Amino acid sequence: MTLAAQAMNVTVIGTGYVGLGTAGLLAHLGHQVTGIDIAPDKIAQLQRGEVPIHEPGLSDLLAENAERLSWTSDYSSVKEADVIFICVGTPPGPDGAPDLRYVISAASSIAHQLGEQCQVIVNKSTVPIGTGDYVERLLEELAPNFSAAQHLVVSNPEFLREGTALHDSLYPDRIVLGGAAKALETMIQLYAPLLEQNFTPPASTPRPEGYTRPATVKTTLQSAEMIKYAANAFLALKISFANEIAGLCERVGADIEEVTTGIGLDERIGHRFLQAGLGWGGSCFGKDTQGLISAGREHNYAMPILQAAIDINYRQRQVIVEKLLRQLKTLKGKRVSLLGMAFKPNTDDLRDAPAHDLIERLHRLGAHVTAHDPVAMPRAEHEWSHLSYTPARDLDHAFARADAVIIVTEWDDYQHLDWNKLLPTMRRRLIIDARNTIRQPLDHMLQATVKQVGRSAPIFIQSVQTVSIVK
Ligand SMILES: NC(=O)C1=CN([C@@H]2O[C@H](COP(=O)(O)OP(=O)(O)OC[C@H]3O[C@@H](n4cnc5c(N)ncnc54)[C@H](O)[C@@H]3O)[C@@H](O)[C@H]2O)C=CC1
Ligand SMILES: O=C(O)[C@H]1O[C@H](OP(=O)(O)OP(=O)(O)OC[C@H]2O[C@@H](n3ccc(=O)[nH]c3=O)[C@H](O)[C@@H]2O)[C@H](O)[C@@H](O)[C@@H]1O
Repeated sequence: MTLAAQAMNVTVIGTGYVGLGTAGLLAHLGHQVTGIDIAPDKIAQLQRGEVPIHEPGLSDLLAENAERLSWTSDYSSVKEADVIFICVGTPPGPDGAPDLRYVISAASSIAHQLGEQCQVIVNKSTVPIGTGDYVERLLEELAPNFSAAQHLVVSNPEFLREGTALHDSLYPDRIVLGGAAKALETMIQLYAPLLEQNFTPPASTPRPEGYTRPATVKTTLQSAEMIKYAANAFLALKISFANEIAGLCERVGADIEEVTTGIGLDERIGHRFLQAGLGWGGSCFGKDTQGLISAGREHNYAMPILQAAIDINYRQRQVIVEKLLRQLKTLKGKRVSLLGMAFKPNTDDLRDAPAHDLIERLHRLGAHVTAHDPVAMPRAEHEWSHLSYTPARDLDHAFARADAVIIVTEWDDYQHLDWNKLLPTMRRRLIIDARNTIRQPLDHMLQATVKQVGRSAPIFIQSVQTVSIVK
């Protein structure tokens, strides 16, 4: 539904998670959006009305706003654009510093197409502090039409989470804008319906009860760029903190779930991002903590807290292997099944997914690994073809004759497993709940050993209505 007082022409460069989220959001707010990608297969899919990623609600949002969306590999729409978003990837380079090649190539392509009117170039990719200035210099050097008064660079970092991208885009906590005042005015106009929340919510993603509107943070390019890194680093720290405490809980007989509930009730701490388990995966927390450390290194400034958060995170993956070894003694010839391959539920993104690491480690120890995921298996077939594992045809296949099943990703599907049916098909009834996700007691009639992170005693489910803690 068109509500923007002034519909603008927007070009979005990069049609990954952030580019598609941005394009869908802006079209929904009433703007005319052209999405550009250098990957011809993605553009062909989008032109056919298919969405190349699994993100709940996205396909409907793009379809509902199709009249305001077009997809191309041709940069010429930049000429007419009021606002140009850079949403390309910034993967980590070999030393942990973000590889800016895609940002540089996008900025160079923009430069050759800049118009003569006032245009705002927005960096939505997560980029090292100073990249906004760098992009401006690139435009100045390469754009025949460049004018410092007309072509203004803004940093507008993205805070969406995969799996809940629409919710996060439509109902954000804050919009962060860094740059010159004139450019920020344009951004405020662009986002006006979002800031005032006077758009009609899409059917898939209703406005949450009690939500009013986002805060706006207007700042400099550098501070906006830093806010993004610092936010991700802090969330990553919180998770690693919970995991570090979980390890001690196991040793002293405390229960991490009760401990995080207890500390989270303090409003200064809060409950979110204290879920202990396998630790974080995905394309951003690892990359962005490393990115900050490498920025510190450039300034000869150590960042030991971040390094510790990273070390703890990767230790968690080994913790799970050790739990398994403790129970099975050796993994040689043992059949271990992983439930969940995506780095988190509701996405098919496999980047830095803990399952990848686990498959490698378990295979190295001689286990036969089988893996299941409700949506990411077709993608894994291409992206993980180098790994030694058997894709599970279904859950029956994953459980049959398994010596252990590890819950790696807390998909809802795994909350409601038919334990009655599945457990008896296993060779050993060992479930490692690496996400502490099983909330309901397992079937009372069956015996299963369930190991959860941060809970020292296996829960032994023995008889009707009795959950007894052994050891
Ligand atoms: N994935 C996420 O949840 C979030 C990502 N971010 C940041 O946003 C940026 C983008 O991330 P994703 O969307 O995950 O990346 P992605 O890797 O899914 O998508 C990037 C897209 O850019 C395209 N591309 C690369 N160079 C191009 C060029 N010169 N011209 C046109 N298209 C080009 C690629 O073909 C690809 O489709 C990264 O900096 C990331 O750190 C920020 C918040 C959330
Ligand atoms: O910059 C980014 O790319 C994004 O990174 C994260 O979003 P995302 O990686 O999509 O997903 P999260 O929900 O943050 O989960 C990241 C990882 O942490 C794990 N996690 C999360 C929360 C928790 O309490 N414990 C925990 O182990 C998840 O399982 C997952 O593997 C941030 O939450 C977003 O705000 C940010 O925009």
